[in-house]
Amino acid sequence: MKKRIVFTGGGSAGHVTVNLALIPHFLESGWEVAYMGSTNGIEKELVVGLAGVQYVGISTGKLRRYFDWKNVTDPLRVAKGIGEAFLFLRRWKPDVIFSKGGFVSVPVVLGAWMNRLPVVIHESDLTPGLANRLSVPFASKVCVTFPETVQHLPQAKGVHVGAVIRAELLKGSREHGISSCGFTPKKPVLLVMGGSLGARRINEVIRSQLSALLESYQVVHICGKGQCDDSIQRAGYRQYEYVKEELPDLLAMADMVVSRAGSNAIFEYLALRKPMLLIPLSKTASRGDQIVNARSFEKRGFCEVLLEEELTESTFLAALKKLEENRFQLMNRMKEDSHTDSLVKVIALLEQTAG
Ligand SMILES: CC(=O)N[C@H]1[C@@H](OP(=O)(O)OP(=O)(O)OC[C@H]2O[C@@H](n3ccc(=O)[nH]c3=O)[C@H](O)[C@@H]2O)O[C@H](CO)[C@@H](O)[C@@H]1O
Repeated sequence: MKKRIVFTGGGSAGHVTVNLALIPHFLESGWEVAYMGSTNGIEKELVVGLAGVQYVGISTGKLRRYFDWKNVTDPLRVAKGIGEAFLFLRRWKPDVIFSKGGFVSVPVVLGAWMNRLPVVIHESDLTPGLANRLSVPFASKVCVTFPETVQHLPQAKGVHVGAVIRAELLKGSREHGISSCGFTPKKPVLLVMGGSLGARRINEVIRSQLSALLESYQVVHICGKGQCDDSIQRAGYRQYEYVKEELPDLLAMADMVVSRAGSNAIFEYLALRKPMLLIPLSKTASRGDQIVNARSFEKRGFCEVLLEEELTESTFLAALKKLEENRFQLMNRMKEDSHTDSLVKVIALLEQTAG
């Protein structure tokens, strides 16, 4: 009988991207693969249509730390999700469940535990997110990206594997990127990525400083869903809402990156040795995980950091100038970061857990 694996995770691309890196191996090795996600989240958009992957949508809800009427209905949706996950897992009987976090993963992990099925978790951020913290007691192992994260976990559960990166991201072509954007190879390219959900404030600063930026750079701007401004049409400026197959080429042609500090994205820049200016999501808009990620990279000499609270047109231009001046130093330090075999480590752990 074929082995079976269930992937779960969603809510933002960061909770899907590691799964997307792992799925091809299991398909190629003849496993049956199912993905349990929400009925309408970004995970559905990214996974439905992948050949060989069965998508199972379940009901889900969010645990909020602020008042919202949905706080009344969401626990019911989560309870429904647990029931749906339990029934699917009981019927499908996977050998192992891999959970990447995000709220949709909690009902799946609980459904697995109720069926006594083994769960392996993956945490991308330096400090574990709430969904993963709730799931840890029900998991046999927790794979982590940052070595420091092990100390936030119960003893013997944390395994440092490093960043799991989609293989195709490392295979982009600078020439393709430049020609698809209508750019010239003679001028440096600045890639601006606002995180998978976009970053309104970064978008505003880029637009207000566009003329100054275009004097020195060509700019590729990934703005986030619904956040492109089609009224801006300038030579050397290209906007995207969100990119899929174009991303490897855009990364390959970027000389420098301005970005949020989502864990997956920053490890992708590190793997590609891209000098980066990180503008982490503020503590008021999040649990502050991106600030911790960015500070850890800054300590290792991989990036420049500008906090959102300090982000103005002038601090942005000053930080970009500093990045330009230090870019070769940053690149040299990034070169020293040993290439990890994270993908292989996670696959081995999953195969071993499946028995
Ligand atoms: C607002 C929010 O909750 N952000 C969190 C979310 O960020 P977010 O979803 O932005 O996650 P990451 O930056 O970690 O990963 C984004 C992934 O999407 C990909 N990508 C991005 C843009 C695009 O157009 N195309 C594309 O493929 C990137 O290459 C990367 O693989 O998850 C991260 C990992 O847990 C956290 O650190 C962030 O704090």
